[in-house]
Amino acid sequence: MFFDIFRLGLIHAAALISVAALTCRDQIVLRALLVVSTLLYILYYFVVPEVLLWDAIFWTAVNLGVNLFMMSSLLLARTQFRLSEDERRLFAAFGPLSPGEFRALMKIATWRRAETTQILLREGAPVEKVYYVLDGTPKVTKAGRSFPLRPFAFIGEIGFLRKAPASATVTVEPGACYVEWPAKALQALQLRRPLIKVALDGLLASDMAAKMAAA
Ligand SMILES: Nc1ncnc2c1ncn2[C@@H]1O[C@@H]2COP(=O)(O)O[C@H]2[C@H]1O
Repeated sequence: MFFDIFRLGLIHAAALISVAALTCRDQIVLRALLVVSTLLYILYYFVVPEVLLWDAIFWTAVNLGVNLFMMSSLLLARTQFRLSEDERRLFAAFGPLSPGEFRALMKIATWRRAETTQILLREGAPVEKVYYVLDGTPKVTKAGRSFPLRPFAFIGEIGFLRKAPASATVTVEPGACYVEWPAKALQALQLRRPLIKVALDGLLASDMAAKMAAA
């Protein structure tokens, strides 16, 4: 009797768990629930039908394998997150980005420490790179007027967002630490990873708001 109820309940439990999984936002929880549901389906295929449904068992097992693989790479991405001191400061400044998104941004970034005065952008020239200055005081020169900027600021974000030439010339002094991204690679990454675009748009917007507030 109990075994019969258990057998008949299996498919409903499996289906309910997979429906519950679809309501989860967290990928790990969602996938973990799908693993449980898939295991229940496999158990169902073994204990309920009179004839073993090998095709169904095979594809459910494939489903389980792919899900387990994706889950372990997600877990790896969340746990194996070793950062240098400078990367840690940048990650803290890029609050809304997940570790995986931050790593994707770092893959196309180059870290620089200025040894001489560096011109990052020239007024009126195309914005081919976007910068984020961590240490040092960038100097902005616009229509003959110069003013310093606080560190922890993007440089070139206006031209990048508007696809327009640089609105000012920006230099950094020796010792400045900054990160640079080729604008084209950044655009391509945003196309591939829409969530990175959303997070980056938010970062650029709050950076511009901070600059306006300080002006
Ligand atoms: N008034 C301003 N205040 C702060 N930063 C500025 C100002 N004008 C220009 N910049 C920065 O200088 C950069 C020049 O290139 P962009 O116009 O792409 O982006 C600009 C900003 O990053």
